[in-house]
Amino acid sequence: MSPSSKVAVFGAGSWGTAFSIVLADAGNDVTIWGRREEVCESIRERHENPDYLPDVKLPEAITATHDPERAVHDADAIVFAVPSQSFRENLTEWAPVLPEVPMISLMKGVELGSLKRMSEVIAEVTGAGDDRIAVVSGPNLSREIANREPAASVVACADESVARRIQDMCHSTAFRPYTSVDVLGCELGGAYKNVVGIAVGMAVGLGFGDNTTASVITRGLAETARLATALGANPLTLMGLAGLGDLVATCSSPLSRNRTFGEKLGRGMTTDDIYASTRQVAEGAKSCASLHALAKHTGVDAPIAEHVEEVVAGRSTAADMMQAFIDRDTKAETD
Ligand SMILES: NC(=O)C1=CN([C@@H]2O[C@H](COP(=O)(O)OP(=O)(O)OC[C@H]3O[C@@H](n4cnc5c(N)ncnc54)[C@H](OP(=O)(O)O)[C@@H]3O)[C@@H](O)[C@H]2O)C=CC1
Ligand SMILES: O=C(CO)COP(=O)(O)O
Repeated sequence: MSPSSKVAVFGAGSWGTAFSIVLADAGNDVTIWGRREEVCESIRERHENPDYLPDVKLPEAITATHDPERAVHDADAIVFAVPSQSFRENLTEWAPVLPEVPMISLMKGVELGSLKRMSEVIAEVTGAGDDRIAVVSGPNLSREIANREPAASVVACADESVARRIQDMCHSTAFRPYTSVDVLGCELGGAYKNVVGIAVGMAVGLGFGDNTTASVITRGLAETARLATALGANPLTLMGLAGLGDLVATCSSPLSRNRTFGEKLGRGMTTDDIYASTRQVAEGAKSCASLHALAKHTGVDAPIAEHVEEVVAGRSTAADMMQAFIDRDTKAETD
């Protein structure tokens, strides 16, 4: 893809819109598909998306439509940025009009029930080969990206030449993408950091300081790497931008919806109250259960995913979770 491609972005939320800015800054024409016509009209007519990125002026090269067929007209690549748990249903609707071009997932979740990663859902629903399915994942909080603050990320595709073409497509003055062929490692890094972000948020909500959060972050990385490598990921991916990088951004930033979700749990709010307080997705609140199930299925110990699931489900409290982490049987750090 030359840096003047036409790209369809499905999802007019925070990340779909911010990544569209990256694509436009890199010289592409972007058409966003949004599920609400009023959001599309605002993007198209006023170049703004006040529900998700207030005070950000969108480039002229971005337009929007509610019609999936118009969104993909002449598209050289398709990007998906909607919540993971409803993605299969969305994609099933869109599939009949999608052209045979590379499809890029920006989503960071694992499907409940099937325990599939989003690239696997794309493969199942569209029948596309792995040379047409890519992911972009890294420390990319949407508000900072929309402000053009410098950041790096990873474009992963089993076919390295396709990853390189997508890399060219999204390399802007503020956004630096690296390539990888480790789709699984990037996706699990992205999904798991949300769960660890919730655990860290709970520690913050309980009033604990940096020793506690650093301990949870580090054990979170160990847990992520344990599962991902058992499933075939390159361990170095977890040390990179889509692993450690994204984990640090999410767990340190008050902008993170997952960390905020955990903070509210730590302060004693219930999951239902938290859902009622925001329209934005905190993927870890669902993926804690799917990642815990995936770990169990793989025979991997996953205490953070397990305890976060318990607290989110209301069967335990944030304080009980922190105590349970300390009380676990002692062991060697690298076990
Ligand atoms: N925000 C970020 O910083 C980053 C997010 N991501 C990942 O990107 C994905 C999308 O997140 P993000 O954009 O932040 O989410 P937001 O909550 O900001 O936006 C979600 C978007 O999806 C739409 N949507 C919600 N439910 C459905 C549905 N059932 N069917 C179709 N569309 C729906 C929303 O539409 P409506 O407005 O009508 O509700 C909205 O346009 C997630 O997997 C997230 O983990 C990855 C990197 C960074
Ligand atoms: O994935 C993200 C940053 O890379 C966004 O994190 P949150 O979904 O927790 O806001």
